[in-house]
Amino acid sequence: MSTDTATDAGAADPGAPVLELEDLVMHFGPVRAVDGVSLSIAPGRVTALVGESGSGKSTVGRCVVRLLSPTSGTVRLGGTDVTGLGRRAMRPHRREVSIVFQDPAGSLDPRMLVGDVVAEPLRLQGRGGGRAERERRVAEQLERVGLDRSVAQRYPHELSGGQRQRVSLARALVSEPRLLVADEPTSALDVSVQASVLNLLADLQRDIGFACLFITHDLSAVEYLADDIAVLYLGQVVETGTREEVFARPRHPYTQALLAAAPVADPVRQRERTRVLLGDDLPSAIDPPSGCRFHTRCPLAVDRCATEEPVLRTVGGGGSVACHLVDDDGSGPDVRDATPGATPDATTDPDHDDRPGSPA
Ligand SMILES: Nc1ncnc2c1ncn2[C@@H]1O[C@H](COP(=O)(O)OP(=O)(O)OP(=O)(O)O)[C@@H](O)[C@H]1O
Repeated sequence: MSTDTATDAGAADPGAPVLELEDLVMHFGPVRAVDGVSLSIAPGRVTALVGESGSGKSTVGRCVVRLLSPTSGTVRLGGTDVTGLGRRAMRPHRREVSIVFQDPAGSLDPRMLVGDVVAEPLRLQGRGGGRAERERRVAEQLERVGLDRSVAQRYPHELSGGQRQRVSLARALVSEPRLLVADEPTSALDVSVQASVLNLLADLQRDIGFACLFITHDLSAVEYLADDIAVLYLGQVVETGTREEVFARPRHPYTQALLAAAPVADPVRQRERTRVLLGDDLPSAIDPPSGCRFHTRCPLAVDRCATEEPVLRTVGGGGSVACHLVDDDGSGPDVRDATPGATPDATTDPDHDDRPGSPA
């Protein structure tokens, strides 16, 4: 790891959280995609942002890297508020945070040689020295992500999906960011290569030590990679905690429902399982339900849930939860006990295993 990573990029305090979101709001016209998200990631930690499709995960990620300008709220990188910064003022902070997208085919410029794709962040940041130095760094990056350095002379379309995603990772990490936003980095890939790319991401994270906002709906990947978990429902965080806490003792009925589906690797079957517990699809983000946004699908909802919005509060045993049914000591009901047929039968389910999160 380079020693100059945090010092000359404008990061005020290396001990400060790498990322802090405070009451982040992102509305697209009437669509309330993100509606008051607060979370923080300490240096070197991996926080998984989980939730169904449409819950706002990608929108949060895009606000963090400033591809989107939030409607309101604050984005702080390394203690510095970057929310209102324009293009130029943002430049010194650019190298602190990178993003890898779901679809490497769409995110790599097809007209550029791979070597130029990987070197581009250095060039844009006015770094990387002369041509020879840049080429050296590119070769080093390519090898780091398990590619031959000769790949620098090829075009993205000449590579497989897995190789392209490795190139995306090389590009994202070439500027040695303190934070990587990984937005469903494996879900567009062939199932056969998903595990190897995920392993690579985990190895790089461990070796280099960057913090990561890991956006995913794949709970087995969360278990493998994440230190902490934030659960998003209709644009709001409903539960946070360490991976161990959340998998062993999910507090929010929505988290419990997600975890009931966890041992299933196939996302289609995972959705089916979730549906046993939750019924319909996510309600519209244009007109979210009153009170607790989850009450329309919650098997445990009581009258109060329809009228009074629960606040996200710290509960006993660590973590935080936004649910009226959870006591301050963290105890509360579990939808998995209340809904017969919600959990898979270990004897008939070939995907069943004994990982934490599997409702054995
Ligand atoms: N540019 C946009 N214009 C209008 N609505 C948008 C835009 N981007 C996202 N949305 C809406 O915002 C909500 C959140 O979308 P987002 O993509 O952030 O969710 P997600 O949890 O990442 O889902 P997925 O896993 O499907 O990407 C959705 O209702 C989506 O339709």
